[in-house]
Amino acid sequence: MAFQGQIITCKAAIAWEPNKPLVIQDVQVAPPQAGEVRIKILFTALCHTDAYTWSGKLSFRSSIILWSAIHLLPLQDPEGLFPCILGHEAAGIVESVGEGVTEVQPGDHVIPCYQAECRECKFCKSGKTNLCGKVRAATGVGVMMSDRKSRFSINGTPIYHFMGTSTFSQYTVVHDVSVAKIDPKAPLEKVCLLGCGVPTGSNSEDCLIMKFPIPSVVELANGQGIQGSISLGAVWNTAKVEPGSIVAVFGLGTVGLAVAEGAKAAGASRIIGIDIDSKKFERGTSLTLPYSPKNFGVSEFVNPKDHERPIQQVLVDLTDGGVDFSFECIGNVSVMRAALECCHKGWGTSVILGVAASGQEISTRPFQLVTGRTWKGTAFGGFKSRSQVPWLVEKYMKKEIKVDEYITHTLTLGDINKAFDLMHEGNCLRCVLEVHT
Ligand SMILES: NC(=O)c1ccc[n+]([C@@H]2O[C@H](COP(=O)([O-])OP(=O)(O)OC[C@H]3O[C@@H](n4cnc5c(N)ncnc54)[C@H](O)[C@@H]3O)[C@@H](O)[C@H]2O)c1
Ligand SMILES: N[C@@H](CCC(=O)N[C@@H](CSCO)C(=O)NCC(=O)O)C(=O)O
Ligand SMILES: [Zn+2]
Ligand SMILES: [Zn+2]
Repeated sequence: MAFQGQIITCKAAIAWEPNKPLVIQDVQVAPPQAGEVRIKILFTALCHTDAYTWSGKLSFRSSIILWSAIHLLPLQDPEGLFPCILGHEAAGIVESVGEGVTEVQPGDHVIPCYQAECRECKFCKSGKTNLCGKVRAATGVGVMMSDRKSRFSINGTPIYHFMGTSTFSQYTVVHDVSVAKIDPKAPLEKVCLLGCGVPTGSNSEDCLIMKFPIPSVVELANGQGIQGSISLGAVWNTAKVEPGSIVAVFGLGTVGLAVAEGAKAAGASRIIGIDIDSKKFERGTSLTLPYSPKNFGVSEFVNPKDHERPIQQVLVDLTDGGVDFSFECIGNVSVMRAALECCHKGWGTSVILGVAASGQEISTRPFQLVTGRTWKGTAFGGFKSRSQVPWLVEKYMKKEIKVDEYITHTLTLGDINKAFDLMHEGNCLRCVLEVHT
């Protein structure tokens, strides 16, 4: 290959500081070291987690102890280090591989996976989770595992990686355990979405829970959870949306619609979509919003703004005591509470998918759990990335899962700031960027 073993200089979108426009500029991308893969990224979508980290969203904790200790403590995504290259929902072609890489070679079509799968670590071997421990410590602090350094630099200044993927760049370097090799016939401009949002929602009924340790939102998003039970209950469990279930989906973005799609496939009898943006309900009646939530299986809509009572009470009344399953697909801790409390006494299960601002915490009356509701979370929908992303691509190719329907906009890498604006306007599900133009 032309660049093998050499530094590549290419365009990338650099996040120099939180909430400041990304800058498209030349970046030097070092060759992959042992166990690493350099990928030519062809298409990348934006996910709300990129927007969350980029925003540097602060949450102000003000407990009495903290107040007296440090007055106000601003907290942003602890894994959001700047300057960095964001992006984690993409597809591309392997450009070169480092020593010891056997499972992919130059020319392979791949999807970078922010959730690795090494098949050797305690997590991978447990059979209980899709989380992998092999490179997580490095990907959480923006570096590569082997030398704890970045492969990106600009005139000698290191630029951090993000989520082990950094796909807002024409070339990126990732760990080999973070690369899913896919069918070369798959359209990369579509299947890039299988790197995050769609799988996260569509398999969310199939995630694992653990009784303790306890309930920060990050821990829940990391696949752990808390469970209270009127019987002893299993410590480890797998939730299933059974045929006939009543399901509530909070937030009708890509993740929420993918949950609806998954719930419909599982045979749910009612799928209630809850969103504060009424445009979401009207999708399908306007040219810019061609797909209605109904296409994804949503059978009823509730806008909390139309009700004076708390939304959980509205839903309990609508469903003769509560829903069987609820899914929080927003990242709002108050909604997480409502999503739990709208579940049916005795058996209702609520799953957290949304990523809340750092430092925020969830709360509810313990009685909600004592009386048989279950609270859990999921990362990447419980999918094992290297094993199951290729399988998801096959399912897409066989038209068994939707992907195209989530793409509302297509732009180029140079338009990335506009793409972030679109995300916040509410008309956009996924915007796919062409990276080499
Ligand atoms: N756990 C994971 O593995 C994982 C993966 C991908 C994304 N996420 C997270 O999932 C969340 C959803 O992602 P998305 O891309 O679908 O986002 P999105 O912004 O497209 O969708 C969120 C929806 O929630 C609605 N909403 C906002 N506040 C609301 C409220 N108070 N009540 C009801 N509806 C409200 C918005 O109108 C919007 O339609 C984000 O927090 C994202 O970071 C998690
Ligand atoms: N960095 C954040 C946590 C973010 C988080 O929970 N990320 C989700 C994926 S969001 C994808 O759009 C996740 O999968 N977490 C599990 C993991 O990262 O291993 C923070 O620290 O607050
Ligand atoms: Zn994502
Ligand atoms: Zn592993």
